[in-house]
Amino acid sequence: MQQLDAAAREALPTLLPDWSPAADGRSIRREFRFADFGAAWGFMSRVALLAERQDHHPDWRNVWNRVEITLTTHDAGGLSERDVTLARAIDALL
Ligand SMILES: C[C@H](O)[C@H](O)[C@H]1CNC2=NC(N)=NC(=O)C2=N1
Repeated sequence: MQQLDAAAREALPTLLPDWSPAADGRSIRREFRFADFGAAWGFMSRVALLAERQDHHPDWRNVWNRVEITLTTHDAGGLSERDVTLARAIDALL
C-alpha cells in the first residue's frame, strides 16, 4: 500500500477542507456534532457500512452527540488514497 504522493497531499485542503492533517502528516481528522446521541449513532452506523465496503476502517470516538474520526492507513504507515476515498464518502453522508 502506497502512501499519498506530494501532489495528492497538496490537494488535501481543497479536496477535504473540513479535515485537519495531523502534525506528523500521517492522518487526517474531523469532528462531527449531531442533535443527540441517536443521530450520532445513526451516522456512525452508516460510516461503519462504508468502512466495511471499502475495507478501510476509522479510528474514532463518540461522546454523546459528538463523533471524532481519524483516518490513517495502518498497512502504509501513513495517509493513502484509501483515507481520501473514505473521508469523501463520509462527507457525502452529511
Ligand atoms: C486485511 C485487511 O484488508 C486490512 O487489515 C485492512 C482493514 N482495514 C484497514 N483500515 C485502515 N484504516 N488501515 C488499514 O491498513 C486497514 N487494513
